[in-house]
Amino acid sequence: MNISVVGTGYVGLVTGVSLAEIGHHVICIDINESKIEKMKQGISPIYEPGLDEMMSRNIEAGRLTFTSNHKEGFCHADVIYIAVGTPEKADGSANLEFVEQAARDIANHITKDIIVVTKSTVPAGTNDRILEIIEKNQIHNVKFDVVANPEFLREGSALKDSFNADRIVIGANSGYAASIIEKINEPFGVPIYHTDIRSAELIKYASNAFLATKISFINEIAAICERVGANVEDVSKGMGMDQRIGESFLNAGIGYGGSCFPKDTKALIQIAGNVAYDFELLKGVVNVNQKQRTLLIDKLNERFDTLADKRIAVLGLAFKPNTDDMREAASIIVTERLIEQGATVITYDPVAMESAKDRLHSDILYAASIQKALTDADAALILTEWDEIRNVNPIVFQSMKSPIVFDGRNCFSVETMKESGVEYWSVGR
Ligand SMILES: NC(=O)C1=CN([C@@H]2O[C@H](COP(=O)(O)OP(=O)(O)OC[C@H]3O[C@@H](n4cnc5c(N)ncnc54)[C@H](O)[C@@H]3O)[C@@H](O)[C@H]2O)C=CC1
Ligand SMILES: O=C(O)[C@H]1O[C@H](OP(=O)(O)OP(=O)(O)OC[C@H]2O[C@@H](n3ccc(=O)[nH]c3=O)[C@H](O)[C@@H]2O)[C@H](O)[C@@H](O)[C@@H]1O
Repeated sequence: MNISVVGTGYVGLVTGVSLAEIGHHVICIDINESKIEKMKQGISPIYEPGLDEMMSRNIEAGRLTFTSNHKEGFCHADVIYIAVGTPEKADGSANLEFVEQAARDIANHITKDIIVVTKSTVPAGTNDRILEIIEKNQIHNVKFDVVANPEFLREGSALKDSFNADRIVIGANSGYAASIIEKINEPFGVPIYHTDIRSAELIKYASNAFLATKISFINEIAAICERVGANVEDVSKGMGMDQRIGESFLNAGIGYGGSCFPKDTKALIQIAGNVAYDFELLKGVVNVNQKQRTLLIDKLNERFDTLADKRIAVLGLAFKPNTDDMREAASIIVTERLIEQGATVITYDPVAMESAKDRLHSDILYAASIQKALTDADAALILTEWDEIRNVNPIVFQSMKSPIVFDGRNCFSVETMKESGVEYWSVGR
């Protein structure tokens, strides 16, 4: 099958590469020319384990190409995937301008019958809007179908997730289009769930909102644990053993970040609001997460009279491990607060320091290693649970002015830190 993928962010690139890997001919299109030039050389613009190798293999096999020219990108396509961004607008709703532009680009260039597949996360009704835009703007009189095929991959394990997904959701109002998209996806060997377009659109938001709800729920339980002398890790383990609850997404910490949970929860509140429904539960989830982001700052302020003369080491900048993605990372607000309070901030992250430089305050210092960040620091904050940070020998904290650690990801056992002479503050323990 000849497939074109519009947009080469996380989702577009991983979709394109994995469809090529299972044998399709894929051309990825992006308006960002410098990105396209990099990808043509087999260099992924994002840090994602295994992606460079899979990209290069498929480029060499002639199954994967890149272009910034929509006409060239669409000329052989049987199916076009839309994977452009749907960022947050000021009011929290999803900004659909890139999706709508992609639909116009398709309308301007298609010359034969086509199926348009929407991978981007879009509010219910958007695929109908895509259909309307293409119908209104198409130059050649061809037939086309629209299919909603939301993406559930996680950054940092995107390829693993694509090849071992729990399900592929195909939302279509035409049996023919649904069967073609099912056939394309068959080699993944993943269960396929068929539904109508609007239900598929909502499955994506509901899934992200539910996972975010689990996180805010356990974070509130963690706050109670701290006050009643319980251990949130034991509580979540004991809860998760009940298969109806499940053990995943019950890790307490400094809340969820990243490119999707924050924007998708707010977008779903707006989607509900647009049909006169007040999604009270989800508003609570968002508010709890907002507070959780600065939990370590609150703990620091309780421990120290002032941060004005303090040197604070921040370990981990990315919103989660195994990615250099800084979108909605807790480190942004945490370092901002530290700088506001006059602290000297020295940071370390195994891969995200380059991407962090564009997002963080210019006064922030970057260290070449955990050891260098900790040297002479008054306190250390752990914001991302990279293996390199988790696996550090706690003896390393002895190089600090005073070994005081505030761990937003519960990387260490309380006992180990005690035995190592570290003053250790974690979440819910
Ligand atoms: N990042 C993630 O892990 C996941 C994202 N999603 C959803 O997938 C969608 C894409 O997200 P990301 O990959 O993070 O997006 P992104 O914002 O990182 O990348 C989008 C890309 O599309 C390109 N683009 C924009 N308009 C274009 C056009 N008309 N023609 C060609 N290229 C165009 C941009 O230059 C950019 O490179 C969003 O709706 C997101 O919610 C879903 C699951 C996971
Ligand atoms: O729509 C999306 O973009 C994607 O959003 C998330 O994936 P991702 O944002 O890559 O990362 P997650 O592993 O879900 O983590 C999100 C945030 O929640 C936090 N988290 C996660 C799990 C947990 O138990 N506790 C917790 O605080 C992480 O630290 C991170 O900041 C979903 O897991 C994917 O299924 C979805 O496709």
